[in-house]
Amino acid sequence: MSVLPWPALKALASQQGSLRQAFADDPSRAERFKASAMGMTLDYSKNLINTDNWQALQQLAEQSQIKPVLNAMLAGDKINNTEQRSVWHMMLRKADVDGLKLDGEDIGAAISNCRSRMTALVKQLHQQEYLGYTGTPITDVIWVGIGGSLLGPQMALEALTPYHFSPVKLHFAGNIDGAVVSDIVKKLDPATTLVFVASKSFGTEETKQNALAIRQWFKDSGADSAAIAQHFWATSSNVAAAAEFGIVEQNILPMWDWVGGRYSLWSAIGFPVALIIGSEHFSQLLCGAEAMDQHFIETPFSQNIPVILALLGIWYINGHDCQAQALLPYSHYLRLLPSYVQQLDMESNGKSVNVNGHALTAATAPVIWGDAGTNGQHAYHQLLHQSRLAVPADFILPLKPAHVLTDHHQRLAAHCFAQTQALMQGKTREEATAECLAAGMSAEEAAALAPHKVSPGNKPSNTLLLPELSPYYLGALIAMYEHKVFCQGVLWDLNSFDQWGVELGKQLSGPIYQALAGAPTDTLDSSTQQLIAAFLAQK
Ligand SMILES: O=P(O)(O)OC[C@H]1O[C@](O)(CO)[C@@H](O)[C@@H]1O
Repeated sequence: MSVLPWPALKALASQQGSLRQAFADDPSRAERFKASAMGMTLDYSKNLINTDNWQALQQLAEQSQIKPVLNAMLAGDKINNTEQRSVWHMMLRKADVDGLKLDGEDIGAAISNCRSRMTALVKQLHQQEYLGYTGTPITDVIWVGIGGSLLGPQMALEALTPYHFSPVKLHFAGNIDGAVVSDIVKKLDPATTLVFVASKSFGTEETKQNALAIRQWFKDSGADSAAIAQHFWATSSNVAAAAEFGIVEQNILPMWDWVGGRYSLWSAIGFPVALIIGSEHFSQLLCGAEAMDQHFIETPFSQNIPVILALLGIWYINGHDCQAQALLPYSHYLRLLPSYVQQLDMESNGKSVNVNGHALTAATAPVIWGDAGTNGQHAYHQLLHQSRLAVPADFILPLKPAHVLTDHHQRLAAHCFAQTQALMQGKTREEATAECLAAGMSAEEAAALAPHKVSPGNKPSNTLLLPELSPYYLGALIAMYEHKVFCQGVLWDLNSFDQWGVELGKQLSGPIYQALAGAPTDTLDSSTQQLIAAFLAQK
């Protein structure tokens, strides 16, 4: 049961003073509200907190179920209660999996075996020893998947661009928009293309449709079923469905029901990452995530980065009614991180009933959005600075650049820090007026312009500094957000590991698909009928 007294949290939030004043009054504020782990630093001093309310929030965490539920998760209890599943994605990044057992099954051996098979396949492809049906080496891999079966490798590969070295090229096919597959196959030759169908359920329409289209492309080029079997791989927990599709068993890498799609980057879903940056670097990604797991499991809550982030999120969502959360990586390579965390956070905690199915009275997951800095500064930061909305923001900066343009990096960092400073301190009417007068305006002109230049300040932000954007720190960063989401799910008393809400749209699309092929529409609402009629009219 949730221990959070929501009205008390709101009452506490309403007593908040000015952040600018808090910094002026306390020179040690930055030091007091700082946490570090593995060389990463979280400066959370520019948040709407003071000693008293932060202590109250800490107490909430201490009295919450975070520890017991974490222990239950680690013990393999079926904390995903609506699907009766354990939640063991953390085991996938353990360096030492020897003896790991779940429900009597040797999970350690299964994980090791999967890792060895991934490494062997990566090696074969790198050394151009994997030959296609005409005897020529594979040059391209198409990764077919969607949601958790695609976002992780796609984001990680963007993030780790400087580590790319594979001779094999990779192409992601996710969206059911036919443009995606059409554009990919246009550039490729089936004889040198390997296809990976990544679907935990092997029942996702988008993935099946794209895989079928690619299989047809093979057939059209003259490939027979033996040739197709040689070119198709899968990663799935539904081996029967993958086999029925025509994928031979030795080409199926396992997925387990104890890994949720959005937590699966650490499994064979990470294969594209291993392929493009190499198995060693993929291991480093796992290593960084495992180090963050240790930090999360062992560190007292007052210094525990995921717990701190979770509490701040709760503070804004439930105390201050802020439903949005910006994620602003000051790193071009991390530009897909907001989309990745969108699924992680919003699919996990976007719920309105608790673990027992009772209605929740408090708002839950934030609406996550964002993009790479500094691009956003020339787009939506105006709203962050001056609108009436308060949008807490996470600023993320890798300290060491992955390029030699050091002056660029210094300017990027300056903008990152300046944004957090501007959000925090704002600009007063007096400062704005003085600025106008200093620019040579008359008193009258200054009085007219000054109100437009005022920024209220008091807008909260976190700044997370990574030593560098390496596989290790990327792993740690992703695991950090996973654990933040976990803690918030526990604090809201909901199941972060199911996603029943996405089912309704899937169910309804079946009959509509039939209607778009001419089936009667009279049982549908008038808006949907009208949309279908418009579609049929252009056919
Ligand atoms: O790997 P699968 O089973 O194809 O599922 C893909 C995605 O679809 C969802 O079930 C719902 O959109 C996600 O949770 C999941 O990551």
